[in-house]
Amino acid sequence: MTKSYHSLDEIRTHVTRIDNEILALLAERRQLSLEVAKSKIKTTKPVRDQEREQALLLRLIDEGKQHQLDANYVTQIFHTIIEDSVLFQQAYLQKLTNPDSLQPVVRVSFLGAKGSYSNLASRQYFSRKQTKLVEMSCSNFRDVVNVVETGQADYGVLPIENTSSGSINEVYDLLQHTSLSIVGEITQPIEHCLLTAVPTSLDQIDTLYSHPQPHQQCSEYLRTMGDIRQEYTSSTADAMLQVAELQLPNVAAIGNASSGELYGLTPLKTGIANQQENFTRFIVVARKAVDVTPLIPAKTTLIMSTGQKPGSLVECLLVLRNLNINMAKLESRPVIGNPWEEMFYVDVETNLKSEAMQQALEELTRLTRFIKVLGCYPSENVKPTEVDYPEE
Ligand SMILES: C=C(O[C@@H]1C=C(C(=O)O)C=C[C@H]1O)C(=O)O
Repeated sequence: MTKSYHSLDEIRTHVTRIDNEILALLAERRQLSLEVAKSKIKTTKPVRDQEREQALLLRLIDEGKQHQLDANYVTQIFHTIIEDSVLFQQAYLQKLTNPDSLQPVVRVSFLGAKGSYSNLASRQYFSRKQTKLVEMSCSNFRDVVNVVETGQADYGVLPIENTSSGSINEVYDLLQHTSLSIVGEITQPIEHCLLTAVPTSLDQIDTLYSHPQPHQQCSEYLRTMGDIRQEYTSSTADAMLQVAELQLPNVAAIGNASSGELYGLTPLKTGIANQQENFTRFIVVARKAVDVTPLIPAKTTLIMSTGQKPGSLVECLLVLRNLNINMAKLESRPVIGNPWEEMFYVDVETNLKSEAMQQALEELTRLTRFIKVLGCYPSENVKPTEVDYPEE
């Protein structure tokens, strides 16, 4: 039933009250999911229960209909709520499993200044970990790793692959030689825009500041802009900073709209990436490896070199298949100094401590010339549970 109101202010007061109630209820629901996590420890049930999610979503879609809320709207909202609940439980369980891994204040290193994609990913990753961040900007990936190795930072956040431009080779090469372990991952949507410092129009832009990665991810749109001078920068944040300093109508930067705001830039054109769905996966590295509780999905990353015997990689992959270990990614990189030799990076969706993985490692050690576990970490990709709801 709708009430009648007298003024816009009065209506907004009620909207504010409702919004506050929604937030309070979300916080209460989140707290309950902690209780759920505690009960799952006792019963050793996995955190994720997609059957329960299916039932819950179907019931809510039905309930939503009684209030004239359409099924898509209800599903979208609850996918977000469930994702938060799963990640919140995971973070809680990981804290119990690794009691001294997260201090109240952590120092995190990443590429680029304030507002870089790596900076946004760091904030997102630590947002559920209830810890305060001290941010350390670095001007290259080597330094991001170095400052963690030397103890100046506790964690480093590095992009490892992007859905349009593929693997980030420099980061893979750094992983070959570091003593650090991968302790986490986070996938971030990347929304590239053309950003400018002063009001202007597309036909006036003749110079573009950008890091090479986003440039590559927007190649199709940039081709339509014709002859443009490209200035490469060491990070996206640096591109935005330079354009902000220039204050010229003919220069633009490629960057994220919300980061652009930090530099006083506004989007001239949004959604310029080759792929509509543009995501970057970041890894989080630290000096000490972590354990992953068996109640949550884990990933393990290995590097190995197999020598040049024909079929030796296939033999290694068969070990994984025979043990029912799902491979999420396989990447190869040349070994510096040994021409034609390859180092393979393998991500598997299995906990390092599991029996299958321990057996796989035993067999792989026999088959390879070199093998190293780069880390085992929680998989933070909560794929939404799909529901088939009856059409009207
Ligand atoms: C809260 C739970 O854990 C997870 C989160 C759910 C939720 O937020 O509703 C539902 C099922 C689980 O995937 C639960 O099992 O009830």
